[in-house]
Amino acid sequence: MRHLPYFCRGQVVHGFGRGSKQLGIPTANFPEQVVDNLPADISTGIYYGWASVGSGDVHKMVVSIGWNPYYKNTKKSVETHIMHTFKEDFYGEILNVAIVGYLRPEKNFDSLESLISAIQGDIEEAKKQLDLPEHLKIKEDSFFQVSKSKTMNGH
Ligand SMILES: Cc1cc2nc3c(=O)[nH]c(=O)nc-3n(C[C@H](O)[C@H](O)[C@H](O)COP(=O)(O)O)c2cc1C
Ligand SMILES: Nc1ncnc2c1ncn2[C@@H]1O[C@H](COP(=O)(O)OP(=O)(O)O)[C@@H](O)[C@H]1O
Ligand SMILES: [Mg+2]
Repeated sequence: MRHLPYFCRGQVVHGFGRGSKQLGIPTANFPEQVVDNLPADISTGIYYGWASVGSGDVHKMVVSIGWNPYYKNTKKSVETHIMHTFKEDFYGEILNVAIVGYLRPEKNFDSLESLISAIQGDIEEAKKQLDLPEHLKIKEDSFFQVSKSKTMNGH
């Protein structure tokens, strides 16, 4: 994909509260401006990459871009699940994201269980992919070191 890696940051906003409550997989949602500023040819789907909160450590992540067909959302969302256990929620903080690779298109599922196991499969696949040297090097990108008050691709 022409636009990868794609770097962006934005303040974490509230979604529908389904990620952690229904799925056991919290997703930090980006505000509308970040969603609207994605390059038009980044297709919807599930991606993997790196993420940090504020000036914190960089962790592996998976990100879902689209309309969540299982829930039939009418607004496009960009939601990041970080493979790290945080002590508390971080609504309102700046989430820094490097989208590195594509996994699959968004799908509908006939049960919540199948959605959850698909997401767990994505997480395992992302962990493996991100250990490749070409992906590991993006973790060290200066994007994650610069002042975290700066915004990119959406203010
Ligand atoms: C790795 C990953 C893959 C996902 N794949 C799908 C999918 O294929 N279809 C779908 O409807 N939603 C998918 N989702 C989105 C979940 O439905 C969504 O995160 C959940 O509805 C939480 O929404 P909320 O943040 O508004 O609470 C995925 C989320 C993640 C993190
Ligand atoms: N590992 C994590 N990855 C993403 N968000 C997390 C994580 N741990 C805690 N959170 C918190 O959980 C929130 C997302 O939970 P979620 O159920 O998806 O609610 P919402 O619908 O408001 O996005 C994030 O905004 C963040 O504050
Ligand atoms: Mg969420």
